[in-house]
Amino acid sequence: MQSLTILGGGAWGSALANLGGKKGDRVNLWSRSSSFNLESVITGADVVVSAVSMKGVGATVDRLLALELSPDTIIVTVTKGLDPASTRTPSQIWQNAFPNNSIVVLSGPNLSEEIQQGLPAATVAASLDLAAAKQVQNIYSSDIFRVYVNEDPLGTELGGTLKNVFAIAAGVCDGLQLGTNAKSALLTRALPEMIRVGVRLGARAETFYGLSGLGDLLATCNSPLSRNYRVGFGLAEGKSLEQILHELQSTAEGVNTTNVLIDLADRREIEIPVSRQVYRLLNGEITAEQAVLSLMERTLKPEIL
Ligand SMILES: NC(=O)c1ccc[n+]([C@@H]2O[C@H](COP(=O)([O-])OP(=O)(O)OC[C@H]3O[C@@H](n4cnc5c(N)ncnc54)[C@H](O)[C@@H]3O)[C@@H](O)[C@H]2O)c1
Ligand SMILES: O=P(O)(O)OC[C@H](O)CO
Repeated sequence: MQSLTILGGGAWGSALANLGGKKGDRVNLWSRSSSFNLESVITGADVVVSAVSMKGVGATVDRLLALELSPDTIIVTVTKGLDPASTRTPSQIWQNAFPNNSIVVLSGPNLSEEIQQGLPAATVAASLDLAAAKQVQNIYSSDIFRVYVNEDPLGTELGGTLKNVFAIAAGVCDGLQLGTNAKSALLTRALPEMIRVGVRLGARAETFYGLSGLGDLLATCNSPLSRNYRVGFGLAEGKSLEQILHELQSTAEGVNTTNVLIDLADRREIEIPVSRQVYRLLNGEITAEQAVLSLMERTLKPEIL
């Protein structure tokens, strides 16, 4: 029996606590509002899963740094975001803070509401330490959750993070009722845009064709269960971003990710036409209709994949 501690009691942290208990492992779910202290569930934990939103990663890392985390404890990160100050991914932040611990990224097409209903899903546990990824694979695999492993944590993490930007665009596409052809074109062009960014940041291109890239892109861009999709849909309906986020009462990481991505792409001169229109829309520079027109009227070019 292993001891598993989940940090963050939101939608995904709660689902991961349920999934983690399926094999009889001891599971502790800790959140800021927990009555017990963090130290009591960190001491002796085999695996600590960080399931906080991007804005909570820094504070969570600091909390753990103040405790004596064993170097044998595997840290799993499931956050799909980018740090606005450093543009770093959550796994990079965790690895920097805990250089002696194995860091595993768990990411895939995993809408928490479906998983809480017991519907089948698959995901990826990725780490530079393959043994640690396999340990997480064994803990989480069940008859409703199939876990694959790979050795590209950055690519796995960036797939889950970048697809949120395109989920906003997909919500716009459906909200404006642009049709199946347009949606197909959008998702197909999104993938090379994700790969372009990922490869420049050091990820492997092929990782983006897997569950954590294309898989999560398809799930999130086609489901009203996705909060990022709902942001785009609401914008197409003419709602303000403030109103949409107020109604969501939950995390839509794509908003922050879009802003950080633009900053990163500007500095590194990466071409990200779809993300740029999402950025302009989110920041009130253009309407949803103008965003579509800007993409349709771009300079004609070969189809570069
Ligand atoms: N919900 C899903 O379907 C899903 C699936 C896969 C990955 N994710 C990712 O997991 C992360 C969490 O998503 P969620 O759906 O659980 O969001 P949520 O809004 O339901 O919960 C966010 C959690 O983060 C915690 N948090 C925020 N700031 C904190 C801080 N300063 N200190 C401690 N805790 C803090 C909150 O208390 C809450 O428990 C996001 O990055 C999301 O992209 C979500
Ligand atoms: O609700 P979203 O848009 O944060 O999407 C949840 C997951 O990332 C889907 O894999």
